[in-house]
Amino acid sequence: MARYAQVHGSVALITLTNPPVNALSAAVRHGITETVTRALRDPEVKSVVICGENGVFCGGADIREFAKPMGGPPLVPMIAAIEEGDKPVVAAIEGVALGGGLELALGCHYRIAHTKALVGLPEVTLGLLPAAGGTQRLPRLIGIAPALDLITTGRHVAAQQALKLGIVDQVTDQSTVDVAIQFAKQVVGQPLLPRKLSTQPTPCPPDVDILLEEAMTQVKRRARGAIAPVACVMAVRAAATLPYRAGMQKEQELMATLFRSSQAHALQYCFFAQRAVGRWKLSSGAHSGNSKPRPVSKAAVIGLGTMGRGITVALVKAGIAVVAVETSDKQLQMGKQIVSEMLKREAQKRNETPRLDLIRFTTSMLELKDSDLVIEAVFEDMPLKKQVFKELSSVCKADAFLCTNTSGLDVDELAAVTKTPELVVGMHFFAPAHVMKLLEVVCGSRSSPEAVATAMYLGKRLGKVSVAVGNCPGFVGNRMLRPYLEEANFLLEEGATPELVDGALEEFGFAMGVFRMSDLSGLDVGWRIRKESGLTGPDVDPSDPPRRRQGQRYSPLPDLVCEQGRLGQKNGRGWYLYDKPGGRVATPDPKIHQLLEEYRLKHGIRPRRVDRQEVVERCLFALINEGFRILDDGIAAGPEDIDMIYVFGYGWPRHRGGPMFYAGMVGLPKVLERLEHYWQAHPDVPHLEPSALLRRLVDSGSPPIDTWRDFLQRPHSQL
Ligand SMILES: CC(C)(COP(=O)(O)OP(=O)(O)OC[C@H]1O[C@@H](n2cnc3c(N)ncnc32)[C@H](O)[C@@H]1OP(=O)(O)O)[C@@H](O)C(=O)NCCC(=O)NCCSC(=O)C[C@@H](O)CCCCCCCCCCCCC(=O)O
Repeated sequence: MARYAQVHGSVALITLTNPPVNALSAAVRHGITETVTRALRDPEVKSVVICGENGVFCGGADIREFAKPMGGPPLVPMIAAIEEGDKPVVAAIEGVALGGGLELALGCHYRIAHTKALVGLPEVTLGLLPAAGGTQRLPRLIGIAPALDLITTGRHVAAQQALKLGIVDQVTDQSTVDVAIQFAKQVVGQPLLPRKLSTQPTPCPPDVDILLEEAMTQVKRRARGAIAPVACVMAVRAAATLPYRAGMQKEQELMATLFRSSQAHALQYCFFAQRAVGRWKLSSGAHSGNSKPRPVSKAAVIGLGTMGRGITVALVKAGIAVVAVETSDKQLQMGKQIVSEMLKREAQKRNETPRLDLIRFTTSMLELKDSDLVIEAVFEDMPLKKQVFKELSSVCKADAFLCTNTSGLDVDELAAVTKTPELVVGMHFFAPAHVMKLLEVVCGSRSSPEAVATAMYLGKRLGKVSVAVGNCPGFVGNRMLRPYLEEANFLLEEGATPELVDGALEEFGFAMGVFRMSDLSGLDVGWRIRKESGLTGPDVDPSDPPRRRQGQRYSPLPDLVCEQGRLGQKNGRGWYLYDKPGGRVATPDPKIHQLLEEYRLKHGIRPRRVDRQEVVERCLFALINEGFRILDDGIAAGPEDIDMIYVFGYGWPRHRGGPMFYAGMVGLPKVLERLEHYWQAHPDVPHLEPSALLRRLVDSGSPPIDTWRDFLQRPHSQL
């Protein structure tokens, strides 16, 4: 797992060999320990170069090992032995040096990086901290402030910036290993002590205490309950205030707490789940391994509303030419202006020139004739979408993929009006589409493997996490959102306030509670959908009692709020009052409290005290319960798919792993027991009835999440 060679007579070349990223598995650690000892002992060897096979230095500790009992040589003494040696050791960094990989390089006396290399300490994103000396050596090398930034954010740094920061000594666009070998020969005989970071003092500015306090306040605000960033600041504080040995002791203590925490498990689960969802599989047997995407060099977007504009920007940012279509000149000009501004802002952020030349704005559908893939993003209205799809089917080339950005309408119904239903697939983006990482790829019953593969691959090109889902109302994300929203409304009826519900959800870790989120999205969106489905407005069955619709409990509260002209953040009034129309500062509104009181009085509801635990359980367990139904219905392939949809599309706190992972952490018997309890109290709320899959899993002894797929009964899988 580490190859040894003697090159140029006196240089020992040690190559890590553990593809694809040369993670520091037990075998690699063993190999490094052995080869370094050999090099240090061999009198012919005057200096050492450490590099990684296949153009990758090292992706860090082997994350898969964290779930098992740890064996093999530990990293800390292994790195100390390199640093303490009396021969210069040079790290030749190609590809990445991340986490333990960078810590290994920091234990070397010199670092040479390729221009395209990336370095960083991303442990915090896995719920950990750099515990192989990274929190103690990096501040000694580059100072407290930049080290805090890198360690608490986990961000990757490009080679040139690493050079500026002082992380690497030289950047080259030649063969890094060759340059490192020459370098290693030149530095033989130079004093090594100043290059041994553990022996150096940490450069501290006079206001270091204030700096550390500010960093702590900032991470606590940003972290929303995540413990690793807080521990990272504490470890860097130790580098600033304690000698190296005591700092290392602190690093190890903090790591021990993090290592076994549920947050670390959740974040590491997310790391692998994010990669696993790319490996999609359909019930037909088609999967990512046997279905090739077709290249998309020219795309088209129909409709330049909020979604269409974001999608256009996302495509252009990925270097794809776009034909952007609107119905009228006025709409087109407005869309053009906004898209151009968005692209300029995006380009400015990256110091690039905006690629406006990639877009052709037009009102003529005839210009779509050579597009490889079209994304329809018109108003969420089935007759209108059908009309668009009919037209697309006649103007586009015969093999063009026809995609819809619907957030929940029937993809098969749209496919049915085209001549090529096998080329129709859903691409459900999330607003703002050029920013949000999630893409639900909706597989219709007739979508071909090639269409699914192309949409999934296009999502990847756009920098999205693409998740293949089945076709049902609301697909995965929005279908699960419905019980969540309904429970929040029921809690208001029963005695809660919007701020109490939101407070509980934000404390759980959501960036925004359900009512603030609804205000942000616009309350009229749901209102229109409810009107169209006969839940409110003139089509309501007059025999329905006021708080029942279609045989179930229904809360008309959101309709009443809209009827008062409160449409959310955009007009400055929704569930909250805002500083101005479009403003972001939300304050509780006494008028909403009054509305709630009058409503309860009118309907004879005696308000009761609702606590935060009930909010979390009712809203989240209802959502999770729907997740179990989705799994059994074959709308999502596995729990990881649901979890990634919620983490990347709905602000579920990543350190809680996603709703299905969270259910496993809480304990499935507990989730079942609470749902039973609430369902008994509210028998007219079907989404509280525990799902069959949840019961089966509990009956089977609550197996771990990675085996849930074995318990699915899917006679009618939609995937
Ligand atoms: C490296 C990447 C940037 C590459 O990206 P790319 O897009 O090219 O490829 P993929 O991301 O698709 O990856 C390909 C493939 O490789 C797998 N993989 C990647 N990295 C790792 C890894 N580090 N370990 C294992 N596997 C990895 C990936 O899963 C893919 O395979 P798959 O089958 O899933 O498709 C990118 O991959 C990336 O960003 N990787 C992660 C980089 C990272 O986060 N590194 C940090 C790792 S953590 C670390 O290094 C910790 C160290 O600080 C030191 C730790 C010391 C440990 C001591 C433990 C003591 C505990 C004491 C407490 C005991 C208490 C008690 O007693 O209980």
